[in-house]
Amino acid sequence: MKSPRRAAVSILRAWAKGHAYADSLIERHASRNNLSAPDRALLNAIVIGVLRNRRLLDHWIGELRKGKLDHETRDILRVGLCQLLILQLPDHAAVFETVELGKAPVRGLINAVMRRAAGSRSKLLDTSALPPAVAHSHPDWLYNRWKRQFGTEAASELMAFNNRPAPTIARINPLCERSSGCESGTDLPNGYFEIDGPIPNDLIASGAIYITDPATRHCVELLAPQPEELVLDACAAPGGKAFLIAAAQGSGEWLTCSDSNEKRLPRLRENLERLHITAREVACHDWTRPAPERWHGAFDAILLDVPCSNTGVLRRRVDVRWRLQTSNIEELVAIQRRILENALPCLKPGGRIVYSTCSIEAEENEAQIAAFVGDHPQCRLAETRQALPHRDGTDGAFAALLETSD
Ligand SMILES: C[S@@+](CC[C@H](N)C(=O)[O-])C[C@H]1O[C@@H](n2cnc3c(N)ncnc32)[C@H](O)[C@@H]1O
Repeated sequence: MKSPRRAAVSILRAWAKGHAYADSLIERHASRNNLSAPDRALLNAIVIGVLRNRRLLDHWIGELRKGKLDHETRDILRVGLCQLLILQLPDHAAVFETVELGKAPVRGLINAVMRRAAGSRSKLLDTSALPPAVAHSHPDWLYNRWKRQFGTEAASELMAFNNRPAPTIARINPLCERSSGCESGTDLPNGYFEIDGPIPNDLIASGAIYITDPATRHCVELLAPQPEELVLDACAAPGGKAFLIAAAQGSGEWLTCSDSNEKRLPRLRENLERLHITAREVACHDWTRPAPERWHGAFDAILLDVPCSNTGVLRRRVDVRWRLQTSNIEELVAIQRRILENALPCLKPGGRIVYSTCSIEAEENEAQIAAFVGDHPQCRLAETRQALPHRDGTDGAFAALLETSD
């Protein structure tokens, strides 16, 4: 059995080598090592803390030790400095436990760096003179892009926002009788409340609530699905918006859900079942290809919650900022466009599409929709909604309602 700190180093090594997401690595290592609840929480705090503050931690390491480091020693120092300077754990535990993580030849080095860090804590923690992308640990290309799009001050606010822990918010399920005891939070939209204690697993298991950020509601509010309207949720897994659509319609009986990823469909089906939703159909379909014949002209309303860069949810998906590249955004824009093209023939005459992302990049949002509408005179852009994390205090989201003529 590994200590949470040792498990954190293993996770960071695996994360750096592969393509696995931090969340799934944490889950896998916590179960494999049979960690207690407090150790699991510490593991989570260290891994998330290191990934969120990776660039700043490396800056501190550079200040505290000149010269090259092997990858494992660097990860051990990141884990150590994260405990000391980010999580503010007691010095003796952070130093001693971090030194123990190293093999004999590097223990002296780790000890020296950790002690130097403890001695110069207040100097290190004053990040006011650092470039904002270092102080807030984001890649330069993302910071520069946001400066162009939102301005310098807003770009810094956005990066600071991305490094603050996200609240856990639940949506009450009106389709479940057990939800009658749940009440909306005062500062949140109707139907949502914040969970600030232990996660109420019984309410989740019974389908009374679903954990989701209020920003996810915008696209479904724009879609405004009515009872008996046939609705397609084309990129539906794991089912958060399918739930909101069924809740709005009062039933899942008019809802078709699809997703291209076969591995995500079981989770979608489980979520729908737990949330007391029996969908009309759940199917595997890749919307970069033409739709099956049976769906042509079949739907009153279509939600396209397309795959995107996720730049609106970086506070929750802490590793995305280090994985994402400009070329990925270009590829995603092309995929999103193909999904739009292939979904359009599936509308009934006069039907509507809501295109939605959790990106805050203009190319994936406004520019994508302007280009699509420009090429399809039968579509009219009726309304857009955008949530910006630093402005609205929620996850970022974009939704555009496209109406077609009869
Ligand atoms: C943003 S997520 C959807 C989240 C979901 N709507 C919810 O609220 O829980 C995007 C989804 O699109 C799926 N996807 C990616 N490419 C697709 C494609 N070409 N056709 C259909 N689905 C696709 C992914 O597997 C993923 O489940």
